[in-house]
Amino acid sequence: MVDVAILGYGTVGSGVVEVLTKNEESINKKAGKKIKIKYVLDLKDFPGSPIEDVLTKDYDTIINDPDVKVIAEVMGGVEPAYTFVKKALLNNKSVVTSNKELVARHGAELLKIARQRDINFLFEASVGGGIPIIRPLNQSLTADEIYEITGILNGTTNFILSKMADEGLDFNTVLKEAQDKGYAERNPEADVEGFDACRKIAILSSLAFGMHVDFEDIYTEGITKVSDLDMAYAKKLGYDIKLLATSKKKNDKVYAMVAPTMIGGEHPLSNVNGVFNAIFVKGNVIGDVMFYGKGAGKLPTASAVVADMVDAVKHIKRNIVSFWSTKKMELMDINEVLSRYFIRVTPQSRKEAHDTIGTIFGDVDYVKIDEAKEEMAFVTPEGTEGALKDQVEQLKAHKDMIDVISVIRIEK
Ligand SMILES: NC(=O)C1=CN([C@@H]2O[C@H](COP(=O)(O)OP(=O)(O)OC[C@H]3O[C@@H](n4cnc5c(N)ncnc54)[C@H](OP(=O)(O)O)[C@@H]3O)[C@@H](O)[C@H]2O)C=CC1
Ligand SMILES: N[C@@H](CC=O)C(=O)O
Ligand code: NA
Repeated sequence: MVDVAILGYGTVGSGVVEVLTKNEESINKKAGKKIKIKYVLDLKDFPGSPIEDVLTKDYDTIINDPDVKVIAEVMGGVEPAYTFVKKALLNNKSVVTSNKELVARHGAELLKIARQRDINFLFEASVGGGIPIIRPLNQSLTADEIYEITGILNGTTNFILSKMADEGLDFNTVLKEAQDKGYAERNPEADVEGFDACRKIAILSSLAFGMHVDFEDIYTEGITKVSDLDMAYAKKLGYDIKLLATSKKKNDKVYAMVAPTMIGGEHPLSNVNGVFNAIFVKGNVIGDVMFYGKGAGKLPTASAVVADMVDAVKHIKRNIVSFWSTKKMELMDINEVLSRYFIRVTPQSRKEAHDTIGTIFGDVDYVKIDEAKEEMAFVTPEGTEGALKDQVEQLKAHKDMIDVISVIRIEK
């Protein structure tokens, strides 16, 4: 038998207890030992809940119990999660976590401590919820040199964008629904401003490229400026708008970014809707592979946490190696990356604006929708991010323009 503890009894923590209870028999068989929940740590009381008898508010009780071999951290936030997790590892207890904030910031260090002590720090649930992606990168794709990872990595924003596009619902109504379903972060700004997807692509890039990719170096835009009219234009152009997180290796340099992006029906991520996430990986030997499933929510996320607990139980006193050095990777300047932009403007006069747009961008393709007769909208030719940004600034400052309403990238 192995005693385990769970830190946090919220959406994911209660899911972990539910999964361990529901599938107890098969989980124990797969782990090779009976997994017993000895403690659940939370700040609140849960009278009448299944964990009443094992609930504690004192972390020291857990850390000082030599029988506890595996701890699942599902509280969220950097502190006190970091202090608790580090203490656990230093006390030779393996840790599994769903906390991407913690992993993106301290993953390399915590993996190193686990490696030095022959225990494990596992974090499958931190990216793509229940979708296996960390383990494939660490174990199944080790024969490959990875040169691209592109994903829809945030369930909340994909849920919002899908509902806005398909049902015409407004942003705040759908965000509220995502919160009610337990998909959103405690502070949903992390979802809608792209920070969560940014941390996740930083984790995947660090594992794929073996060096520490600092999430703070990644260019990040969220979905708060995407409107129903942008969606209507996208539809007219034959595109969907998705929050893509991408990292690509070009000539030995890596660039990474998170941004709402128009993608066509032929793109492998175009049919990923609702709370589903998907991660598309290109390797130099395997070619293209894609991972798909529910990226958020109580049970899908708990599925990954529990699978990590089983792995940790199967590998007591044996480290499963992860290739993520503490050495920081310098990312390529995204201004060098090629893009095409979709741009909407309110012109002073259409005729003059037409000439101005041509002078600044060259040959653009105009697009019109009935709902926005006063505007002009167009797709630019391909250019570097740096050049396109300069051109947008020129447009904004030009006397023929009242306003530049939207700028959205189009995936090549
Ligand atoms: N929800 C999801 O779909 C997914 C979540 N995650 C990640 O999993 C983690 C947990 O998320 P989720 O379950 O949704 O969050 P919740 O807020 O629902 O749950 C967190 C729980 O931990 C408790 N807690 C917070 N701080 C402490 C502390 N210092 N000591 C003891 N208990 C504490 C909270 O108590 P209180 O409420 O009183 O503060 C709460 O009960 C986060 O890192 C999140 O990003 C990852 C993938 C998917
Ligand atoms: N808030 C996150 C939860 C999972 O990581 C999301 O919506 O994807
Ligand atoms: Na996962």
